[in-house]
Amino acid sequence: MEQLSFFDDNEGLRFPENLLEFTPGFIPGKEAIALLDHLISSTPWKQYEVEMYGKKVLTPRLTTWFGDPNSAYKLSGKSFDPHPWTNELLDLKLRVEAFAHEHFNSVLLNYYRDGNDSVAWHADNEKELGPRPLIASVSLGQARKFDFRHKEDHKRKYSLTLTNGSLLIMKGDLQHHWEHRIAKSTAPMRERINLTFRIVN
Ligand SMILES: O=C(O)CCC(=O)C(=O)O
Ligand SMILES: [Fe+2]
Repeated sequence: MEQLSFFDDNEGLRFPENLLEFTPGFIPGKEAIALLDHLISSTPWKQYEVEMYGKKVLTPRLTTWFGDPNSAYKLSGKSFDPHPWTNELLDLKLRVEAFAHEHFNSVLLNYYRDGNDSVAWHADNEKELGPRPLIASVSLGQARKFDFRHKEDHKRKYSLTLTNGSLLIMKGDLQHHWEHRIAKSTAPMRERINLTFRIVN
């Protein structure tokens, strides 16, 4: 397994290696696609509504939580009760835990159906995740560009491509100083699922 602990963008900016750890091929390609297909068809997907500038809009992707019964997640005053772990997700959780040397009590699944699906700039800094959360992100299917920008200086940008079967660990002060997104794409894009393993208190 090739492991990269720092990255260079086009301008030679080095992303701090104590914040990100990227492992392409964490799950072998064929297995990752089989898991993608399984999750697409067997997951109780939901499209949530969020309020933006006083208007209710549907999030441009499908989402589900799985986790321990005590890991309910609160977002904008709403509480999301997780679905109980399935065998496939428990198996993946164990593999990620062994690699990350961390235990997780929940996983958020995002399903990007095509290039119109996206996630807007944000940091995963809800207080339930703790001050310096370690988040382990597994990507299945279509490779998508993952962008970072520094919160105080939006010109400081960095991108990496989250490939099929890759694992990205986000840690340290990353969520304090950087935001991330998956932008929409005008190029044709196939299905992608991202799973972020988290500790929710
Ligand atoms: O899809 C991804 O790779 C990232 C998803 C994400 O940032 C999130 O769910 O907080
Ligand atoms: Fe995020």
